[in-house]
Amino acid sequence: MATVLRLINRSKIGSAMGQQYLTFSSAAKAGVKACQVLPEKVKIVEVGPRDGLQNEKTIVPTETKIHLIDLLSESGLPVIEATSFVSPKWVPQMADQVEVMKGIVRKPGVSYPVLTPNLKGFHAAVKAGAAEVAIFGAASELFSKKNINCTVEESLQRFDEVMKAAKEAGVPVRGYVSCVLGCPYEGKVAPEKVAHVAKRLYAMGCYEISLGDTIGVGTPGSMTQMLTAVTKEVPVSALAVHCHDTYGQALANILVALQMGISVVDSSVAGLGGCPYAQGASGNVATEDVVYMLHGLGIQTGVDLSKVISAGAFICRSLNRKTSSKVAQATCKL
Ligand SMILES: CC(C)(COP(=O)([O-])OP(=O)([O-])OC[C@H]1O[C@@H](n2cnc3c(N)ncnc32)[C@H](O)[C@@H]1OP(=O)([O-])[O-])[C@@H](O)C(=O)NCCC(=O)NCCSC(=O)C[C@@](C)(O)CC(=O)[O-]
Repeated sequence: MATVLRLINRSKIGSAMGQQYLTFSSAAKAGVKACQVLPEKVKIVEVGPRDGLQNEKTIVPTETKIHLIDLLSESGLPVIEATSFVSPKWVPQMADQVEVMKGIVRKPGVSYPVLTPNLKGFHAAVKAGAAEVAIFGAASELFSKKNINCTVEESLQRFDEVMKAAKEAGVPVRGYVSCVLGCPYEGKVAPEKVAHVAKRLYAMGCYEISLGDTIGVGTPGSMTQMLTAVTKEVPVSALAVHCHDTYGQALANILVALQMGISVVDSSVAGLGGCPYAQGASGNVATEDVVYMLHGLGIQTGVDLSKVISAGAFICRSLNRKTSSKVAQATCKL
């Protein structure tokens, strides 16, 4: 614990030594353009229990998933994506979604959204007590086929049905766009295609659109191009980034997104994860690493880094796995 605190304090030295990280309000006073500033606060959407675990070959015991979520709930994370209501034939690891939703201790103020690809999933999720759901589309036709067995257009029609049911039930819906910086089957993906799908999801009523670099091939250059296209169609305040770290570019890509005004970042404890329908994709950017970077920039998250590191240590022990978080690795060595 002491080591963690030392690390955090060391990260604050940047500002103490006179390095200035501008936040939006201080920049506005100084008349600096938005692209040169950083948000004051960032909302972290923890996707470890869902995106992180869905790709595990061995079925993780339900109690382990529940304990992980409960530990994360205690860390100050505002959103923890808990599970997904998808077909167990497609993703066997998520087959215990009802037990997970019933077993977790819901901390007031924390949101526990779940993935719902269609109306069947939506109704099952609501019955299990989900108060928020996410629909997930793609900017690539082939990925859409492999992942949810329909074209992009067909998926948008299905999502429209989910949206209507969600509106009636008063359930907020988040939207994902996968393959925003590259597809495992099609290669390059045009920023305009990403902007089109994001715009459709937003127009349907999604309160937030998470832009997924599913296979982690993006760079700050391609992230800038993609976000330039998407922010012409969707307000930046409604966008999130979801970066996998396959090529080690995730933190750099997130920094670029922050500089472009995005203030919602998805991440996964211990860097767990991958998509079962995107071979070779490594885990999401580690929550520990994102929190460390954000705090080092003077950006508030409300997250207790040491508690996320503990949750990461728990799940890594359970999976008999080394953490992918650089921050957790460094902390353990010190
Ligand atoms: C969408 C389907 C269901 C279509 O799959 P399908 O086979 O076309 O569906 P279907 O309607 O023909 O139904 C086939 C069977 O599935 C059942 N079924 C149908 N729907 C459901 C449901 N909701 N829950 C439970 N069961 C369901 C249905 O009842 C039927 O059962 P059977 O009669 O054969 O016994 C399937 O393709 C699927 O479940 N795909 C999910 C794949 C997935 O979860 N991928 C990972 C998440 S996406 C991701 O990780 C990316 C992201 C979000 O993190 C962002 C990023 O990184 O880019």
